[in-house]
Amino acid sequence: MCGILAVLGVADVSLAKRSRIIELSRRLRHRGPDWSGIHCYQDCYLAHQRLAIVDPTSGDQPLYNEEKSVVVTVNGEIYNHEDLKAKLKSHKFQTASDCEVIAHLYEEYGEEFVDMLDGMFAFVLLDTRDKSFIAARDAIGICPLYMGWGLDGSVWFSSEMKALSDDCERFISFPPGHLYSSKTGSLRRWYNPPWFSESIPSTPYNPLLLRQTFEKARPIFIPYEAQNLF
Ligand SMILES: NC(=O)CC[C@H](N)C(=O)O
Repeated sequence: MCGILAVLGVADVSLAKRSRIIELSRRLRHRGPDWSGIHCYQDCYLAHQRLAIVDPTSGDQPLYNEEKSVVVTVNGEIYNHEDLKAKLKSHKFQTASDCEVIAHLYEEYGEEFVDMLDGMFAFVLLDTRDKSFIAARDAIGICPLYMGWGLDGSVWFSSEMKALSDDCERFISFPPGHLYSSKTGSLRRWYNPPWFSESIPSTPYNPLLLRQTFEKARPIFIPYEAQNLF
C-alpha cells in the first residue's frame, strides 16, 4: 500500500496549517506503518506513510533528484525501475528505491516520462524550480488516488478520501491512466495504447490463446518483491 497526501498552494502557511496536514496524513497511517515523512516547500506539502517494499532501509519518502529541487511522494511499485535507471547514466541515485527513478526521469524527459513506467502507481511530483506539479495514476487504477480543491485555491491529492474530504470544497476520484499538470490546470489521459478505442474487436475469441497470453505476461509484469502484495 503506502499512503500519500499532497497539498499544493495553501494560502495559510502557518505552523498550525502544517500541523493540520500532518494530522491529515496520519489518517493514512494504516496504509504504511514503516515510516512517516513530509516535505514542505513554501506553500506546498508532500507527505508519505510508507509500507517498505523495495530498499526498506534507505528508500523512505519523499524522494528527490540530486539537487532536491524535484520532490516525489509515491504509492506503488515501478517494476521496470532497473531498466529505466540504465537509461539515466548521468544521474546519481541516493537510494535503491524503485520510486526514486520518477524524480530523475522527470528531469530528463519532462512529464512525458509517465508512459515509460511499467507498474502500479499513484504519485505527486513537485518541481520547486518553477513551483509546478504533476500527479498521475497507473493505467488501470490499481493504486488509489483522490483529488480535491480547497476554498483557498489549494490543490489536494490523497490515497484515501478521508484525508481531504474535510478540508476540500470539492473532490473527485482521480481517473486511472491520467495525469494532472498544474501548468495546464487540467487532467489528460497519458495511457493511450493503440487498442484503446471504442471499436469492437474483430479478432475471433480464442480462450486458449487468451490463457497462454496471460501466462506469458505474468512473470514479465510482476517481479518477486511485488508478488507478496497480491
Ligand atoms: N507500499 C508502497 O507503495 C511501496 C513504495 C515503494 N515502492 C517502496 O518500496 O517503498
